[in-house]
Parts: sequence; structure tokens; C-alpha cells
Amino acid sequence: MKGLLLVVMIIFMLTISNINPFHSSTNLAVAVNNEMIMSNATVLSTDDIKDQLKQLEGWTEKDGKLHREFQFNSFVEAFGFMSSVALVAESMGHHPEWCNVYNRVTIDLTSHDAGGITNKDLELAQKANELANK
Ligand SMILES: C[C@H](O)[C@H](O)[C@H]1CNC2=NC(N)=NC(=O)C2=N1
Repeated sequence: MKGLLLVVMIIFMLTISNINPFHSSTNLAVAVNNEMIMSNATVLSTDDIKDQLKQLEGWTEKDGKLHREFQFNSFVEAFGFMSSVALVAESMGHHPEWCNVYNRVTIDLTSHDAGGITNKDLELAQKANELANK
């Protein structure tokens, strides 16, 4: 009887102290999940960006953002490129800062939520290059 009372007391103490052994796995899962979400939005180091830019034709880092200027044969081609990039950006939930003057499109990429350049920016830059070369 005393043993049962002790077990009940321990469970009660753990419950009110928020150390709940039955849900810790859920808490851990949430923590891991948050880390996974955050890992997508992790700001890259200068060295990492330099390394990645070697495989990213035409892109540079300018004012803390990925930067590239595209030139097309016409305004219509430039606008078509922008339309394609816009659809990709929307599907990613990640959007460019850009400007269009006649047949030229200037794109700057940064992750506003994260406060710097992340893998999402590299991904969108690569996809923009693929669309420009189509
Ligand atoms: C709610 C919405 O998905 C977020 O605000 C997205 C939208 N597009 C975005 N685009 C960019 N470049 N950075 C962001 O942090 C960002 N956040």
C-alpha cells in the first residue's frame, strides 16, 4: 500500500513539475521538427556562400544578398522569364527582390525571415539560372 502511494506521489510530482515522461518524446519531436524547420532557414557563413557561388553561374554576393543581372533578347523574353521564376518562387514560398528594365532583369535574393542568405536563396538562384537557359 505504501509502495503504491509512493508511485502515485512521484507521478504527481513529475506532472506538476512539467517533467512528464509520457510526453517527452512528443516534446523532443517538436524540438527536432523546429530544428529541422530552422535548419532550412539557417543563415549561411561567408565561406559557405563563397563555396556555393562557385557552382552558381553569374551570381555574386552584393550588399549581403545573392545578386545577378540577366539580359534577354527582348522585353517579352525577360517578362516570360520573370513569370516562370514567379511561379517557382510561389511554390517555394520564397520570393525575389527584383527589377525589370526592358530586356534586363536584376534579381537579389535574401531570406528576410532568417536575416540573411540561406539555402532557399541558393535554390531559387539555381532554378532561375535553369529557367534563363531554357
Ligand atoms: C509567410 C510567407 O511564406 C513568408 O513571409 C515568406 C514569403 N517569402 C519570402 N521570401 C524571402 N525572400 N524571404 C522570406 O523570409 C520569405 N518569407
